Amino acid sequence: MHTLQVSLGERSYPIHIASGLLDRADLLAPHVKAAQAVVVTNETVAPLYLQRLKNTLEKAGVSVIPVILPDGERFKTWETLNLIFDALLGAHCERSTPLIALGGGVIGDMGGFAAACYQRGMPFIQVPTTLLSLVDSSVGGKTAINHPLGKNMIGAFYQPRLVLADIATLDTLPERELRAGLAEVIKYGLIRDPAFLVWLESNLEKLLARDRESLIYAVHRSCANKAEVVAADERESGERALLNLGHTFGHAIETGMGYGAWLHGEAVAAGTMIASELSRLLGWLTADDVERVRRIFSRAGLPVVAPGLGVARYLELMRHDKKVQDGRLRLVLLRSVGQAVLSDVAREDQIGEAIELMCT
Ligand SMILES: NC(=O)c1ccc[n+]([C@@H]2O[C@H](COP(=O)([O-])OP(=O)(O)OC[C@H]3O[C@@H](n4cnc5c(N)ncnc54)[C@H](O)[C@@H]3O)[C@@H](O)[C@H]2O)c1
Ligand SMILES: O=C(O)C(=O)C[C@@H](O)[C@H](O)[C@H](O)COP(=O)(O)O
Ligand SMILES: [Zn+2]
Repeated sequence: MHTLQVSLGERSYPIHIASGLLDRADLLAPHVKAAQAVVVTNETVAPLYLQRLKNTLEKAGVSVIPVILPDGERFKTWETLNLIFDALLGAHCERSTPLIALGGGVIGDMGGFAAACYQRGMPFIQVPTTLLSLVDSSVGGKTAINHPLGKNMIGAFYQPRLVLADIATLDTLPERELRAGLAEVIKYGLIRDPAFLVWLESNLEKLLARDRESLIYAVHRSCANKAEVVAADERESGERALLNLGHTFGHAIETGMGYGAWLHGEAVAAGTMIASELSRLLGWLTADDVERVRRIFSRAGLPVVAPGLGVARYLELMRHDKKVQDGRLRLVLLRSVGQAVLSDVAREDQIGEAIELMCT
């Protein structure tokens, strides 16, 4: 087993990474100091992994209150959040009752937001089961729901007490979801870890074939990158914004196309292509660099062309981005492949040109 630490003073927490962790009562028990725990999951994940987690918790003397939500990005809403609150109140959960999110990023983001809000904060544990949630969303404490006008618009920073990353859950993950998770893995290489990008270029086929050791390495290195960034800038006043590469365009795609039409990772891949093209227009990347970015996403089976929403619509959606400051767009761009920057230097006509060049 590999263990990383997210260093945030008294709110520091471990990320355990290995196969078979769902059965490890010894790892869960120290963080579940209560007679009951809530497990928030969804209709797809529950039949696969809820019973196993329940058995493990029961072994540790903890009884489980399951909350099973409808599955999908389109349910990352106020209405679904309220279903969690209804269940917590219905079961007389206390402030000290731990809430465990078992599932992908949608469950983690909503479970975490519910944990942050219920009685102003209950202990929260992440048990991610998609590649995307293993490498990104379970770490760092961003929790949120969507609004019809923008992604993750209502939320809170709320750190988990533990991340239990059981790689074996990837055995049942659909192919398209595995590929979507790779978008965030590739992101770490592009923004701050060029050696990891080179490793990914050599090992992508092994990851797609779900080679266990390669997956563990990719999850570990991704989480190590994220943990370092989050420890340095928990609330995104600087460096953390770099984790948003491709997201200003990507979130516009997700909102503009209707939540769920494009997977988050797919939208991030296409959004990163626009950001790369814009970086080229600014003279920072060469055409060969952009081709290198295109090639890795394309080999991962991710979209490298964005949907043609029209430049005006992209810009309208992008104005809701959380990095907007004094009404000005700030975008994560690439100074070079492996080094991202947050910048407001791009003019609107250049942004529009990059969108047009990268859209269908
Ligand atoms: N908080 C953060 O830092 C952060 C980071 C990245 C993404 N996100 C958010 O995460 C969400 C995307 O997460 P995601 O890609 O995990 O999508 P998801 O949560 O929708 O899960 C993808 C699909 O896989 C299913 N699934 C989950 N685990 C499975 C398993 N082991 N076997 C079979 N099926 C399984 C789910 O039911 C769902 O249908 C987006 O809402 C995005 O905004 C948040
Ligand atoms: O953890 C972060 O910080 C990220 O930006 C990670 C992103 O991959 C993730 O999609 C995040 O939810 C986006 O955050 P937002 O603040 O743009 O909603
Ligand atoms: Zn993301």
